[in-house]
Amino acid sequence: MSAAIEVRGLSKRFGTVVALEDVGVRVEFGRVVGFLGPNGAGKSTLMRALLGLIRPDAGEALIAGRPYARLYAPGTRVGAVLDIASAHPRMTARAHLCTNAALGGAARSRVDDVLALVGAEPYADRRIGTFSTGMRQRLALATAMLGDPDILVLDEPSNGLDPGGIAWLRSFLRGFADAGGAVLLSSHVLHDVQHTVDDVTLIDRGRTVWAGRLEDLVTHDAPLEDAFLRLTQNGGRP
Ligand SMILES: Nc1ncnc2c1ncn2[C@@H]1O[C@H](COP(=O)(O)OP(=O)(O)OP(=O)(O)O)[C@@H](O)[C@H]1O
Repeated sequence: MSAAIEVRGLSKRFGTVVALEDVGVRVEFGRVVGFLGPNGAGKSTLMRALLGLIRPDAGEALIAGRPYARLYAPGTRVGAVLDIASAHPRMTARAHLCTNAALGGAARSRVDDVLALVGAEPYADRRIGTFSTGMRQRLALATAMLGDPDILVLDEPSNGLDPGGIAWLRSFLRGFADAGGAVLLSSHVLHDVQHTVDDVTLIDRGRTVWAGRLEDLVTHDAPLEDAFLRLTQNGGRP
């Protein structure tokens, strides 16, 4: 069986900026992979290439063995949270979800399911323009889950979530993977990542600096943050 996500040899330049140079990442079903790196390391660029939003200069990015553009009913295979600002501010959360359900071919009944799933029912009928960052994150995740996908690609999904929201997201992702799903997750909240992921791919300035199982990177007396600071240039500091 194909891996849920398989990225090999991905390279991408923007003008003179090398965003990615020969980067790979693999996510098996049943696993949560932390895709980590300092600001500007190339994480969002790889995720965007994986979802067919930008064209890489070299390499391939496959979801369940196919490029995103060749997936049949992609919303039922992969859900993504990339840009939480993309929803229309004058729409209510419910209207946004109904529109996305119709566009993606999901049943209307999924709207109530995903609102309940992310705990967004109390503000389902409010305009998105009035939402806090955490409310937007929950709505973005609800949108990603509309098609009931078995693969999730999440760019900093805990950004703006309160402690209860972060704990909820952690257990949601664990349950999702334990039920056979696959998650590629970027985050800067390393103590949370350490309790969420099975595997880590760490990149710095567009290049892979470490990839493998979390337990091979982190020990009891050396948390993930220590490994991150040791392996990345200046530990991400300017
Ligand atoms: N559309 C673009 N045009 C020009 N440069 C870009 C573009 N998108 C990304 N870059 C550059 O590519 C590099 C990688 O950016 P990217 O957003 O992938 O990093 P990131 O790891 O997601 O960072 P962060 O943790 O800050 O979100 C950066 O130098 C960024 O400025």
